[in-house]
Amino acid sequence: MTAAVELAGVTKRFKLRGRKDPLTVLDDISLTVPGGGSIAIVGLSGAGKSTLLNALGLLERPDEGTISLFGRETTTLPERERAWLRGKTIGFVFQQLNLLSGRSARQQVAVPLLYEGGRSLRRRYRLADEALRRVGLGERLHSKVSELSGGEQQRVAIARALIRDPRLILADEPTGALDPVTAAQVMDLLFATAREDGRALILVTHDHHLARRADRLYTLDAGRLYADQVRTEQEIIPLDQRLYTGTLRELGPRAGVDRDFRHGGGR
Ligand SMILES: Nc1ncnc2c1ncn2[C@@H]1O[C@H](COP(=O)(O)OP(=O)(O)OP(=O)(O)O)[C@@H](O)[C@H]1O
Repeated sequence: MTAAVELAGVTKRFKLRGRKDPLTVLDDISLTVPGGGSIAIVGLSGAGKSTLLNALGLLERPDEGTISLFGRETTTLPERERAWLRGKTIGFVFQQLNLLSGRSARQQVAVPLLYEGGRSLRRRYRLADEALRRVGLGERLHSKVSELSGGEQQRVAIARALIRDPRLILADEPTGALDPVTAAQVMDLLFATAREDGRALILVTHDHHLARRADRLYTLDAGRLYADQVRTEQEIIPLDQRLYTGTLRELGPRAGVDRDFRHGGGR
């Protein structure tokens, strides 16, 4: 079966002012996410998480390597085709919500449908209303963004990301502004959506409890992606003994990374 997402040898460098050598932000990253799957990526600030999401979202081209989405290699496509594929395939839930404060929730959520054409305004609003109900905002269809709380605005952004039925959802701290109960409901929705029809969810978060809900966990550290090996170990070694095994001691702790998420170097 074709993978939803397949990265091979993805490398991204940035030129820094006043520095001769470029900074390697993504370093030879390979990754496969099967259809219906979800992965979470954790990592310290500056590890390259946003850069990786931007590459996956076809917002930036890598310097080396390939990125295939649902069997289609994207790095060599002309910009116009990348933009078309992005709009058709990817739903973004990013930290910056980019909502227009003068518009109502319904108008915001309907915006991505404008670029598709072919639907009447009534039908667009009907879909927007449905998406808003799914994130628990059925009572606030006509509220302006400026009248909504931070968490409600975040849910508007999620409804907008889902309205075109994206096959790939890229989420960066999607529940950062939500209380635990609403956060759990929103994540239920995102994970359930990912499981439908071979879609996929890639989640970047600092919240390790949330990260644990994904099928697989990766840590990005200085541009390199490490598969979570603790999970595999958990199956073999009881929790209370894990810290005493030679393998894990060899791996060593990583500053700032939750103990349960220590990982090995296998990529
Ligand atoms: N356009 C750019 N030009 C130069 N350097 C950049 C550029 N974009 C990102 N970087 C650098 O790349 C590194 C990784 O940045 P990135 O935003 O991907 O990290 P991150 O893991 O998302 O961090 P955070 O959790 O703080 O958002 C940082 O050192 C950053 O300064």
